[in-house]
Amino acid sequence: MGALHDGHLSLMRQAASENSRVFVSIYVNPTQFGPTEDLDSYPKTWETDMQQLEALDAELQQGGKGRIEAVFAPTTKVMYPTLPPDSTLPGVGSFVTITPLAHLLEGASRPVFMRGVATVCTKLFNVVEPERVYFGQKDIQQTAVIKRMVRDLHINTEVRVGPTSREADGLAMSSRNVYLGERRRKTGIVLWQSLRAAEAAYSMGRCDRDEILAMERAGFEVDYISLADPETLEEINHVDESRGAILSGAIIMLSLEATKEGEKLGREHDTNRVRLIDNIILQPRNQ
Ligand SMILES: Nc1ncnc2c1ncn2[C@@H]1O[C@H](COP(=O)(O)OP(=O)(O)OP(=O)(O)O)[C@@H](O)[C@H]1O
Ligand SMILES: CC(C)(CO)[C@@H](O)C(=O)[O-]
Ligand code: BAL
Repeated sequence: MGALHDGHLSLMRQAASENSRVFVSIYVNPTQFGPTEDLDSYPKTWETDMQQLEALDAELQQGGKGRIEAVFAPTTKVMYPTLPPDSTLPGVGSFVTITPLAHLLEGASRPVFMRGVATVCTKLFNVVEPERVYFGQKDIQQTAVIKRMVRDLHINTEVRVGPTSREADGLAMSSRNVYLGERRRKTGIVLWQSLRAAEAAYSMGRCDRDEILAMERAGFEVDYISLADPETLEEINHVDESRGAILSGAIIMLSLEATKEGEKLGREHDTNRVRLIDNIILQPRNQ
């Protein structure tokens, strides 16, 4: 979908090491974005994408087996030649649906996502007729859906899956990472750390879901974090040092998804949502 990063380039390198002619497709496919998703704001970096592809092709010329033969960047009218792309459910148009795979994992939160992916990949495969197609493990459900589609619909191509390219701290590269900004970028690493903790449990011989997923996992939602005037409790942007302020917050500890054997639970084995509140008084100070 463009906004190329090293993860995309690694797939192209893999393709060039296994084939002589590599076709790169760049197309932000509307039917895999739900009506409230980020289709309009999806990052578009065509110029730098082309510079990266030229640099990669020059690198491939030095020694690799294959070269970048072409970039296929169709318009939506080409990809959806009759009816306009519809990303609502049930949707009007010609779609490829691969169920039940499409309804699981990402599909549970993004109901049209996998239908759009299967549909646009069918179109791309029909246009290019590739001997092999390359997808990244990062989008693992996508790889499962496409493998199933290729098998069930007798599509004459081989699906190859490349490893996930990561940033130095482990965060999976993604075009959407540009949305994060510094603070969320730092905190986002918690997903990879949690997956690694679960993997460690498996490496230590654990096989039961509860043992693998239990970790020290406890979800919470922040209800509010407040900085307020000590008397009116109105939110303030600046602390008047002669008055001080009240710093307070509430979080909701979510229900536990799974419990461990012998784990100390709440009263009467309580695992329901718990609201926690706390505060600190920022005392007035002499000026
Ligand atoms: N970090 C990565 N490592 C390897 N392959 C990747 C990585 N990120 C994406 N890919 C693969 O590149 C292909 C194109 O993906 P896409 O254009 O959606 O990029 P993306 O970075 O995954 O974007 P998004 O932020 O929308 O998920 C897909 O097969 C995807 O799995
Ligand atoms: C598979 C895909 C090309 C379909 O638009 C897209 O979902 C992607 O790039 O991962
Ligand atoms: N990287 C998969 C495409 C999507 O999230 O829409």
